[in-house]
This record gives sequence, structure tokens and C-alpha cells, in this order.
Amino acid sequence: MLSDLLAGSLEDAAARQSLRPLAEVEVEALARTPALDALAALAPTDRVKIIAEVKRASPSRGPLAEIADPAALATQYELGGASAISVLTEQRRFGGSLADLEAVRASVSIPVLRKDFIGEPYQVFEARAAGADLVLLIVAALDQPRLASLHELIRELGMTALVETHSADELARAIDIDARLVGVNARNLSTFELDPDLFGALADHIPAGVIRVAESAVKNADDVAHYRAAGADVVLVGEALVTGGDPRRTLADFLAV
Ligand SMILES: O=P(O)(O)OC[C@@H](O)[C@@H](O)c1c[nH]c2ccccc12
Repeated sequence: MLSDLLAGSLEDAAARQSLRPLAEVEVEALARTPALDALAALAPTDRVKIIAEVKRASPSRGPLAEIADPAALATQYELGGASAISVLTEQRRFGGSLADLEAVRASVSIPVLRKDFIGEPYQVFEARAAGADLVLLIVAALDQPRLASLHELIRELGMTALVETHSADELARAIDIDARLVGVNARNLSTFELDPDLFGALADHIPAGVIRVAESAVKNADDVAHYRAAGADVVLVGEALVTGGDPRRTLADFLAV
């Protein structure tokens, strides 16, 4: 399943690249105002921080929400106290786009994450050209040399990688490339099963100085408290925010734990 998702994103990126060659996107990426400092925005404090996700659909859950105006939703997230915004840009299964990311970038002043299946430098340049400050790298989808080179490219462009893991082995690979922002995704991207205790099982293996992000499986404030108690600095929430009525209220509730 993960390889299908990666293959789809790469195919779509290749199609875009045939319309807009790498050199053009590179120039645009470099001409962008510098990326925001996501490591500073997500640095640990005595309160949990939240990355709030703009998510229309998912392969496991199908359509989640009609999001007519992603910029307006992101503004609600920012006003509600989110520390960063995640925007799904994968088109086929998640219904996202780079246009969503650009719209969000134009409407908020906190860091914005490109959430997609990244396997090629072209996608990283595209992310920067669209205004992303953060780019997701899924360890399970990349061999180590590619993980290392994409991580380095993200850094060279002034952005921050959120390096996503699902196991102790993947965590070791993230640490090996000196990732500063590491996520543990409760959702297994091959089976789509959720394990809300995976973060707690792996958190102790994340070295001091690395920002710890718990991803997925938050339905309510208790789930945020569960991740916080297990050592999460940051929690990434999608579904509960797009399906839960007033996102500002939901965020206030989650940030109060
Ligand atoms: O909707 P949830 O369960 O709150 O999950 C959000 C986020 O963690 C999830 O969208 C996600 C985490 N890693 C990913 C990788 C690709 C696509 C999606 C994801």
C-alpha cells in the first residue's frame, strides 16, 4: 500500500515536471522568502503543541470533510493556537493539492508542512516553491541513501524535515541522519491499523534534543493527554479537527491538557 501511494505521488510529480521543468521550479524555490524556523516554532515547552492538519480524505477512512476553503480552515487553526499547519498534498487518495498548500501559506504566519509521499528532489523544490517550511519524509518509503539525500536537500533549502517512523529500526535510521524533528505515526501505512501505544513504546529511544511528534489516532483530549504523558512535545491531528465541528474549540480543548 505504501509503495502504491509513493508510486502515485511520484507519477503525479513526473507529470507536473513535464509541464514545468526542474530548473524553473528550482529558481522559484530559491527566490521564495526564507522558510520559517519550524524547529523554533515546535520547540518543547511546558505545554503540548499541536500541528493541525488540512485533510479532506484518507485511503482508510474515505471522504472526511468538504473543505471548500483550506485557507479559512488554516486561519481557524492558527487562531485556535496551532503551532504549525500540515497540508496533505497527495491528490489521488487524500484529495489534496499543492494549490491547497499555497492557499494555506498565504493565509497564516506559522510554519506549513507539505504532507505527501516524497521520493524525489523535484517534490522538495516544489514544496519550497509553494511556500512550505516543513516536508514530511516517511522512513519506510525510502532507502537510507535516499532518505539521507532528501533530508540534506530539505536542510539546504532552509526547511525542516519531519521524519516519520513506525518502529525502533526506522527510528534508528532517523537518528542516523541526525533528524531534529521525529514523528511516530500510530497508523501503519501498509495495514492502516492504528496503535495508539506505539509512540509511548518508542519515545524513550528518541535522543534528548530531538523534538518528538506523536502522529495520528487522536480523537479527543484524553488521547492528547495520553501522548503528552508518554513524552510527546507535539501532537499531529487531522481527522478530529476536520470532523469535530468548531476547530477552534476542539484545539482549545486539546491544548488544555
Ligand atoms: O487523521 P489523524 O488520525 O489525526 O492523523 C493525522 C496524520 O497523522 C495522518 O494524516 C498521517 C500521518 N502520517 C501520514 C503520512 C501520509 C499521509 C497521512 C499521514
